[in-house]
Amino acid sequence: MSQSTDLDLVNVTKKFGAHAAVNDVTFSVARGEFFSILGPSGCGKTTLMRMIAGFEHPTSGDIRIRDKSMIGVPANRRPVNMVFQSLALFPMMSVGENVAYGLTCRGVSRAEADERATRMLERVGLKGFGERRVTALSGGQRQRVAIARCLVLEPTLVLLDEPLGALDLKLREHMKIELKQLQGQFNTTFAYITHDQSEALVMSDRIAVMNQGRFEQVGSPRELYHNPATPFVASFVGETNRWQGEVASASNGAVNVRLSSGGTLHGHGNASQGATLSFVRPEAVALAQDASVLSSLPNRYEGRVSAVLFDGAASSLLIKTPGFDQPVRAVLPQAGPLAGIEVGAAVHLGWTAEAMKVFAA
Ligand SMILES: Nc1ncnc2c1ncn2[C@@H]1O[C@H](COP(=O)(O)OP(=O)(O)OP(=O)(O)O)[C@@H](O)[C@H]1O
Repeated sequence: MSQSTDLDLVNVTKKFGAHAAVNDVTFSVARGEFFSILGPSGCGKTTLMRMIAGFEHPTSGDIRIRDKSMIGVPANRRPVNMVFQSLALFPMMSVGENVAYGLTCRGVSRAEADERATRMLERVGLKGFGERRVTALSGGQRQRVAIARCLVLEPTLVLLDEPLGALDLKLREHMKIELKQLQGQFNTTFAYITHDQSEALVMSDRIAVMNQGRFEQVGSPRELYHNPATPFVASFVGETNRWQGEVASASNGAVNVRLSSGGTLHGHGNASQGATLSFVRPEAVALAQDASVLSSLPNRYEGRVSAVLFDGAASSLLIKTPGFDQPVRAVLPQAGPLAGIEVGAAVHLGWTAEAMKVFAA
């Protein structure tokens, strides 16, 4: 626990009966950091967040904010504010009243609360919206009101529980960028929970990947994406190919894998014997019309395109490849002769050993 952390959880466990919803979780969030907790439904994210906010109490462990234990401190005495998916704005109040409400509850005079609310609305790009009803705002504007209402109280820590979950896809994409920019501008510490890996990757300084009550890995988006520590992280963060197989031979981290469907693969990882899971990102799969282009790659195959999944810059190909029970997914080239490749076309494919992570299954 250093002076520059805003939040420290130390061996926090929460049991409901015999079930540990949160199981021995330890982490620190630095001042000004955007920290996300990413995991599938039911992994314990909300329970963790509710304990930080003070709505739920740990069975064991400590929660510290700016080095002060929060055990026994009621929710309304914690320097924490929460933004919920539902936003929980007051529909009968104007935008300005919504933002000023928390301040007047704390005994700030009406005039000062109004002035601070007005300034805060300007900072979140809602200048002149103070008199409007919240029901007369777009989804994105409501989102910003919820953030303004939270930030006006100058909390040490802002907790966000899937705040973009109710927005449509286009607006969610936009709000990701906007939230990240707001957080940077206010330099407030954000702890954000989501099951959406793209949200976490785009916005976070660091991400904790949570599974069945535990943290599997904590790292920057790049670390998690390029160096996943577990098969769960490799599968959950980003698109990936995944094949089951067995170690054929291994030495010094280099692993040769035999797939149950016959193919042989060369990768890197901690597996030394027995069953394996192998992962390769679609963008690491090199494609060529001519096999000689790929001759330097240890993993080289020939396959046939079984599907073109067109999605602009995120387009991909599924390539049915002898020896693999699942088609190989590769990024559709954006230019060159393969950009127009169609279903049924033959193609050569390959990847480096470094691009393939092999885990013991
Ligand atoms: N009050 C409770 N009593 C009993 N079990 C609970 C309670 N709250 C949560 N759980 C259980 O604890 C586990 C974690 O739940 P939690 O809501 O924290 O997950 P989550 O990751 O936030 O999921 P979601 O994304 O679906 O909200 C689940 O198995 C859930 O059923």
